[in-house]
Amino acid sequence: MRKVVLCRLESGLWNGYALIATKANRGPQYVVQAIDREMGSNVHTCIVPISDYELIVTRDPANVQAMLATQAADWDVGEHRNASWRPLFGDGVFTCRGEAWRHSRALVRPQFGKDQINDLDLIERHVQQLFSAIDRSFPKSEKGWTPNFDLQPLLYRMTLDITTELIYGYSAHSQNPAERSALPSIHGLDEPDRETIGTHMDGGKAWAEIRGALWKYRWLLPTRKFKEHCAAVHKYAEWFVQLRLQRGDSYLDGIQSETGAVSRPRYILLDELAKVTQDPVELRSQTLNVLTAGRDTTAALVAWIFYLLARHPGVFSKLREQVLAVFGPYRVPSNIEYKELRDEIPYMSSVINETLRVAPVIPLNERVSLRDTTLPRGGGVDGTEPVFVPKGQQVLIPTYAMARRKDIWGEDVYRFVPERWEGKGGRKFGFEFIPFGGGVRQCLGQQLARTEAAYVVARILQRYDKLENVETPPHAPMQFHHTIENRSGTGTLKGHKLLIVTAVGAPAAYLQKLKTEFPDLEIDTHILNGRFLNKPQEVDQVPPEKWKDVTILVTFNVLPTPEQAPKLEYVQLFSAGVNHIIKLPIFTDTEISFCTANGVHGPQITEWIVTTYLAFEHHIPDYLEQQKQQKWHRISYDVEDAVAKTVGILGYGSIGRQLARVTTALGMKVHAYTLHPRKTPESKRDLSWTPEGLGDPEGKLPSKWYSGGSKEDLHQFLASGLDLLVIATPLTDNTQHLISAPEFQVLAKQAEERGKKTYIANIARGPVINTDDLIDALNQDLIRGAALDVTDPEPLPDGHPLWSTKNAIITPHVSGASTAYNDRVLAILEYNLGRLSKGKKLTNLVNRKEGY
Ligand code: HEM
Repeated sequence: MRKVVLCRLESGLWNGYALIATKANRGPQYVVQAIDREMGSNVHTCIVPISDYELIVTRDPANVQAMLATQAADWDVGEHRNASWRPLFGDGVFTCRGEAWRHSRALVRPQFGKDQINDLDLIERHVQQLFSAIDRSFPKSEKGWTPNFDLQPLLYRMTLDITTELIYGYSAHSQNPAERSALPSIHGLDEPDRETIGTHMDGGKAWAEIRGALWKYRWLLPTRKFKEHCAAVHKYAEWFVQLRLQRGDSYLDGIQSETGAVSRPRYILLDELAKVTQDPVELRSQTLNVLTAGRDTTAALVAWIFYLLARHPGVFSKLREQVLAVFGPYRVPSNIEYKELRDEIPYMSSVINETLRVAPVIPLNERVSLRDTTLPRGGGVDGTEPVFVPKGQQVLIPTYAMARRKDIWGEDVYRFVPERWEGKGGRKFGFEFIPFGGGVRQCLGQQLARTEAAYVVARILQRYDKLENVETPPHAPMQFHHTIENRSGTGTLKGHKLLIVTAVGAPAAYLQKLKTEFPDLEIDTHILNGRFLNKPQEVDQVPPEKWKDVTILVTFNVLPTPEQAPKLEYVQLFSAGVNHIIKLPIFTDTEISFCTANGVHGPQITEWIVTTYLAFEHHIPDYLEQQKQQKWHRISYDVEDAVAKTVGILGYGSIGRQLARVTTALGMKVHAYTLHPRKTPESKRDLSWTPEGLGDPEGKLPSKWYSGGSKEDLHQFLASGLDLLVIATPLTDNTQHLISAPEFQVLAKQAEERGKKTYIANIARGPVINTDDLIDALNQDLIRGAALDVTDPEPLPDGHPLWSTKNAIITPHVSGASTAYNDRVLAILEYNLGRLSKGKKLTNLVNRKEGY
């Protein structure tokens, strides 16, 4: 045997495997880039030094075939697979090595040969739950489109439900807890927690992955959380195992009652395994091994299929045509048969294969040599000679990188082309395409995964005509986690805990929607004692343990100290203003992101302004007076309607922009006034939250835009011919008495020139207008009238002259009231959770420097 030195990749670009693991969103791509850039695209096997050891990386199918199949006796999976996963799933077919693995495989494999495993009735029931979850959380608009949503988290729930039912007979029903029926009781054991099993599996896997990546240094990691997840996952499986052991052959009886009508004997993995072994630990571990191998992988595959279909409408249409030609349009019950699904939609297999090539769900695999051995290629001057491999050598098999070799796949290797798999001349499977592994440890669930994926895809294509990619930019690079899932969608809120502290709580449907959208997010609510506006000191109403792990808080003004909520990252306020919190330590002494409810007031305040303005023009207050006296008298035909009038909006924020939309619809022109000039399209944009389809997000509605901080600037705006002047600016030192006698004079002068007076509405704060000057202006007819929702002083005391000033409409600071208020704040929260999960900047963020 000759010892051949391999090409060494020592660039700072790639410092080894641990680094791949930490480049979580592009690890698999990184392997390709690092080899291509550093060594050349014709080098397929190299050695990478990593701290105190060396790793061989090979994307050569001949070497892969040797390790997995022809020389499999010399190789096994690395010790660290078992070491990192064992605490969570125990010893089983996926985690074990050597003799223990051979025993496990012999035990489990026969179960996968059975046809019943492809149980389409079972899959269909959970697909129906998927559709219900979509309909519930993302109802269609009048045009027939659902709102934008991320399908991937829903698919993870669906496969959890399918796989738990297939393995234990009882589904976790994570898609719809209402489907859960009562479980039989087992003496001494609590019921399994079907609500949290998904979270514990995800949490445990995340820790196990980090442990695997850090391998030798895994002892540095804290263990408390990991242990909690492991214990919860074990407890879940143990319950079913105990039930099976206690009930023996009648295990299935109870299960049939849970799933409803089941016409033929059900296949359940646990039940089958228990016919071979009665060891409770073995049954727990083997079933958990299959649960983890089968759940996320299949969900990730279906998610990738839709990721690619959304970006390739031609493929979508072609596949849909074939599905409809064979099975017809969507109907319930489903008419899809297993044999037809397998044999009569050839394009389905092509799409699945090509998806697995472009996005191999498990993009990296590994092996370790059990003795001194060889790899057939990679040595010598041109890399074609065998390579000596000493015992204990770790080898990385980058499945993803093999599927990126132009010399194997052709120039279009980076394109998604299902046609390459079609027909007799299409590609055949070899060791360059090993999404399900190969050789002795080849995936046992391949057939099941393909059937499940094909069935779900066919049902979705039957039900939906079209799919739209809404990712921005539309051709954003793929985000590929180093183990399985697509990271391009909504992202995750794993590790986050949301606490909603209000006097009214949040609607159950809303909470369910959040859970569907962000399955990893832990959600808690605390209802305060009945009043809408609670005081900050009422923080003590919330038990201290509730604050401990909170990372996201929704509140009006009940806020913890930084010590009470040390993990807090984002606070969503129910108010648009922040004056009530800016002196609290949680605001001053931390970097927590505070977001306001800016944008929730626009619709109702606009309605108030338009209502009072039109009521005044149409003499409604006078007619209401007359009605009280039962008097039929036409006060005047002198009604000026709104068409071609001009509204001046002092402060063009979210309220002003909605007002602009509505008054434009009435036929009015809009003049906007802002402190800072808005000359470019970017500066005109409103970046704060706006209810969908409302407001003027692009700032396109004003026909004229005025700005500046001086009196001259303001007067120029006031002299621009305003029929209605709306005060919508915050109260600051600079805006106190902004509208006083000189401003009324400007308006009056304009009125003389135009022959038309101005009507004023104030929905901002009373002190922005000088009240005495306003009374004079009204009494002297300098303006037509005023609608005031805010006054100075406020509340307006009995006997104050403003009450009886002519042409004034006064309401007690109520224009912001709306039954939709809370729903809008919760919509902001949902929007921001989406942004947070993707690492994007939150909207309505309080500017700490400016204090608003
Ligand atoms: C798209 C879906 C799936 C993919 C891409 C996939 C991929 C893989 C791969 C690459 C391996 C080999 C690991 C290695 O070489 O060390 C494997 C093993 C395995 N898979 Fe899958 N799998 C999928 C679905 C499933 C399903 C649905 C099940 C069962 C319900 C399953 C059960 C297993 C088991 C038990 C093993 C361990 C085999 C052994 O080590 O002997 N897989 N899978």
